[in-house]
Amino acid sequence: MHATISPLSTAKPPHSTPRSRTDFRLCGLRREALGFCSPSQFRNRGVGAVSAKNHSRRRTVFAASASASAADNGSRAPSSFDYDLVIIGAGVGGHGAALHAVEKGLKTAIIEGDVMGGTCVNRGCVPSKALLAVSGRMRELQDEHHLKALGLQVAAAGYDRQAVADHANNLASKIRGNLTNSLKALGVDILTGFGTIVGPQKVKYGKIGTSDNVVTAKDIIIATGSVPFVPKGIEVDGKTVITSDHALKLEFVPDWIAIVGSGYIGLEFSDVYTALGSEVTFIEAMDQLMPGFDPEIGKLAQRVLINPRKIDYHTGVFATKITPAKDGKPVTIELIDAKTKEPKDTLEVDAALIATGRAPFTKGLGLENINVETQRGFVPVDERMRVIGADGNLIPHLYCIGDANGKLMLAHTASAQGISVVEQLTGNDHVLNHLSIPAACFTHPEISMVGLTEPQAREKAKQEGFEVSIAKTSFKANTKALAENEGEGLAKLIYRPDNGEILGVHIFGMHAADLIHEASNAIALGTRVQDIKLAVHAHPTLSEVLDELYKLTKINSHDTKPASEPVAV
Ligand SMILES: Cc1cc2nc3c(=O)[nH]c(=O)nc-3n(C[C@H](O)[C@H](O)[C@H](O)COP(=O)(O)OP(=O)(O)OC[C@H]3O[C@@H](n4cnc5c(N)ncnc54)[C@H](O)[C@@H]3O)c2cc1C
Ligand SMILES: NC(=O)c1ccc[n+]([C@@H]2O[C@H](COP(=O)([O-])OP(=O)(O)OC[C@H]3O[C@@H](n4cnc5c(N)ncnc54)[C@H](O)[C@@H]3O)[C@@H](O)[C@H]2O)c1
Repeated sequence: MHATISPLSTAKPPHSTPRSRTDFRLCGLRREALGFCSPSQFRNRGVGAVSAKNHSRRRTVFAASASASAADNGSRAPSSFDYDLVIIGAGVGGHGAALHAVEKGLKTAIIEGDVMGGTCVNRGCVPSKALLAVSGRMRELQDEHHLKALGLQVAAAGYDRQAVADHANNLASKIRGNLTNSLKALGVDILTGFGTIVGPQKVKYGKIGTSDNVVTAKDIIIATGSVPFVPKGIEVDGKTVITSDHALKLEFVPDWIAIVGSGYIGLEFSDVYTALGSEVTFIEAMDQLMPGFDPEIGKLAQRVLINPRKIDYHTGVFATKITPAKDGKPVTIELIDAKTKEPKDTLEVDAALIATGRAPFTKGLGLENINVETQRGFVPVDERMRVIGADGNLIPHLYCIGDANGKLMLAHTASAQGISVVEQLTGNDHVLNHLSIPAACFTHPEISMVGLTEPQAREKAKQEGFEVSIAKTSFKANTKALAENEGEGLAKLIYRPDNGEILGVHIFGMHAADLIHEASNAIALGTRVQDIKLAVHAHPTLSEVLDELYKLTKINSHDTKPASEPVAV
């Protein structure tokens, strides 16, 4: 699942300049004292409201010598700056970086070209989890066997589609408001418009093609995120052939929907649609469903999340052509064999959801102005998120975080990368250990993971010459899970028997998304199984699943190595 892994490194960044925090704190205080950043001022102007006029006024206070202008061709680096940090993109990555930056005393602005909050808040994590909250409850209410086992009787469950859609939309609005207010309250300047890098440490922002607002910054973070990736030949009309952007609005619940791709989005939406009454057909290019997950967990997940539900599937096929429904004709999907490329089948369905990954949103960013070539649209970065130029050298003062760098497309990764960059900017060399970042798929039950899958661990072991051991436990051995009548689950720990290093943990079962953090923190802190197996877990709790896992591990008796030093997280 973790596609690209950054190696740990401890070398100093060439251009990280330790700063005096006091200077910046003073700067922040002065800004507030002058009344430029009061949240109410922003509120009056709405989201993103720093006008060019107001902005230039501030520039005279803080950076009298800043000389960037639209007339400047942008090639010269400025000698003083409007901001310590300018972030392009106010998604969760940009937001996390901005909050940490002001906390560290950096004068910070964030540029947003669309709605605040980006994908996660408006078209991703937040509304999808609202829909999944509904599907979880629908499943419980519809599961007669489960209810009977608990001694419950409930009349037939139903739902109001519009009310469900409103729940998702209202939650997104609420979180968007919270996110925006948190930036304003802390004094982050929100600059509205599309941001383009016009030269070293210079960004232009405003309406595309017409903007003439230029700001200078000592450091710039690109946090422009991603959009749905739609393969060639697929025509999205937003009604019957849709991406997650459309599906989250829940404008209709089709009787039969094909879902192209069985990754996170495909799986989560299959959970939602089947709970609301749709039949689902998966179309997956790889030979098995859920190819990104640990195979053993994927197999069990298929037994629980796919086989008993109204879901069928075609694996090892590409959807090469999808035509929306029109004039009473259904959506048609042409499938070819993924290996031989021979035509395989044609499906006719009511709707199709395209869930084939995400493409970076880096067009128009002006990367060519600073000698950066993207790789399939992704901004190349090193392990410190420093942008790598076309000549292989680092571009000074330029960073890229989140989906736009493609390292690990998750909300908390974007935010953690942003925090890591700010740490570097404020004098603390910091490298994020991507192998310690957990991921979760919020199906019912949930799937979660951290670190390597078993095949990845075995491959690494072969290359580096160590043994791999596995510990496994079932949720059926857990009292709390049985009390909830939710014994269907498996937890798996992959570790080194020579030194106790945790290589990966995978959980399928009730609340797996919450349970994974004990393991991810252990990896982040370099805790070995021999240390953590002595930790105490409350009884009866689901966390005893992990306790059981740790206790099942066996460290080679000849091993005398001490537990390692904690690593940077
Ligand atoms: C359906 C769905 C469900 C998901 N669920 C989860 C989940 O449960 N957990 C999880 O961890 N992740 C989830 N994700 C992934 C998560 O949403 C992304 O990893 C995360 O949003 C990436 O954050 P980001 O800040 O890098 O980019 P984004 O959130 O995409 O934000 C980028 C922002 O930059 C703005 N922008 C772009 N270019 C410019 C420019 N030139 N100038 C100005 N502004 C610009 C955009 O308008 C946008 O607001 C989900 C994604 C989807 C699609
Ligand atoms: N709970 C979460 O954390 C969560 C939820 C949703 C999305 N996300 C993030 O959003 C990103 C996008 O999710 P996603 O599910 O779209 O991507 P994904 O990469 O997880 O899965 C895409 C799937 O589509 C298949 N595929 C690709 N092209 C195909 C084709 N032409 N025909 C058939 N199958 C094809 C791939 O083999 C893969 O299994 C992910 O990187 C994920 O990190 C996270």
